Amino acid sequence: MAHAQPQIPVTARSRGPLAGRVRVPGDKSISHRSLIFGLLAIGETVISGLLEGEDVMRTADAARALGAIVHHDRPGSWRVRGVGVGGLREPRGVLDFGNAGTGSRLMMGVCGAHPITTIFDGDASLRKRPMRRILDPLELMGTTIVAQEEGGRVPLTLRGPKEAVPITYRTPVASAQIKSAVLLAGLAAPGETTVIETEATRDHTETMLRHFGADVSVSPDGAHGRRIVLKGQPELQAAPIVVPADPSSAAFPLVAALIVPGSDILIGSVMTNPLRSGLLTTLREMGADISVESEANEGGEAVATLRVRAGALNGVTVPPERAPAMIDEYPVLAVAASFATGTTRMRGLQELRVKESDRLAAVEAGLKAAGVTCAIEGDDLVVEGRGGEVAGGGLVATHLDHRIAMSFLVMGLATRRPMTVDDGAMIATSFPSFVALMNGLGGDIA
Ligand SMILES: O=C(O)C1=C[C@@H](OP(=O)(O)O)[C@@H](O)[C@H](O)C1
Ligand SMILES: C=C(OP(=O)(O)O)C(=O)O
Repeated sequence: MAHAQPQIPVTARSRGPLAGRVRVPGDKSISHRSLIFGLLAIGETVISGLLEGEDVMRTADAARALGAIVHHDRPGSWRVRGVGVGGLREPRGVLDFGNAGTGSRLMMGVCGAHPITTIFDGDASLRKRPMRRILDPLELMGTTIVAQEEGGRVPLTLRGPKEAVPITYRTPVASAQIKSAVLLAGLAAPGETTVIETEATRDHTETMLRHFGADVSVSPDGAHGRRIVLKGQPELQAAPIVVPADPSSAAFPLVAALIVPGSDILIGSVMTNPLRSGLLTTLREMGADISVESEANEGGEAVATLRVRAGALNGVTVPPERAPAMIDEYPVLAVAASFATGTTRMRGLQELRVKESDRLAAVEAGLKAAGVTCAIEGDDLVVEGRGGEVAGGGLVATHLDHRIAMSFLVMGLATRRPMTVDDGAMIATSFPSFVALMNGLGGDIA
């Protein structure tokens, strides 16, 4: 729930090239889903490599409140004894999701389709984020919205129907969270639940539904879209999960190594699912020196160890249809673009306005504080690259947004003057070891 926490300013300074080998923590999207599927399965789901960030810990708390037995054995190693689809217990208190959009929205799908009453809340950032996009399909499936803040915000209370109604739903915006909420609700409904998306978004829910024994079919729909059909009321069976390293976290050391002159680093076993790899595609188009050292498969996902070396970057235009494959990486791409030669235009970024902060506005303000010329034109972000020489020296407002904090700290490792972010506390939501990992490579963040 919304508490006013003291702010923790953090400063990054340049201190020479980055070197060494790192592995970033487990993927946040898969970590949330591991706990949710563990809750919905019969038997014990053993998870290794779980991201122990605050967002994911809120999902673990919610799974417990809904009846799962959740054990933490060793760092990254967790066990979840589930209740099965249909077996959720009504929680006694409020489900507090803190800063987490994914955890709250996916759990709304789960809870809204079960005959229980649940109250969802979160921090000051989550309280601003739109939940109508989840409530609309849930209402079609029979959920009653008992209470909500104006505009469909948390805190809100859901009452699930005796039996959810299967629907065919076309998502109004490209969002894996909407798709996943509808599919998770569809587990409790008889018959087929269908989601149609115009742009393919990350497919972890579909992959994990199959891994736990559900019947899911996926077919192309239009030029970039997909149609996903789920057979409802399966008996999900516990299944082991290995969580691969998070490409959205890997983005920070990756961009840092590109912009700090002389850097040469290795980032181990990063998930390379094509629906998450838009940043790699874009950076390579900019001329980035990123090579694949080795490839493997972890928990059913392709992973690769990346070697990243500093070098000149050129401005590019990023097409709007690439946005779902790199939606969380635009803030740090904007940092890379600041060091490039020429203009980078990132098109179709309207969804960035409804993340943990208005990321379009936060990035624009941060870049300007660092002496970079940039503009928001409609839904596009346009950055005038400074060809390697960025002044820095600014104070950046992070607005409870981990990715804004980490992006501008990465920038400060390469600017002439240090960069300070007003609050580093939110970094722990997705990447608790960020400062230690970056300093281990030779960074100076404190
Ligand atoms: O499904 C997921 O795990 C996520 C989907 C994306 O959100 P949207 O579905 O709102 O685009 C992304 O920004 C978020 O960090 C994680
Ligand atoms: C948008 C993000 O997360 P969420 O929607 O889960 O808060 C993110 O991690 O960048």
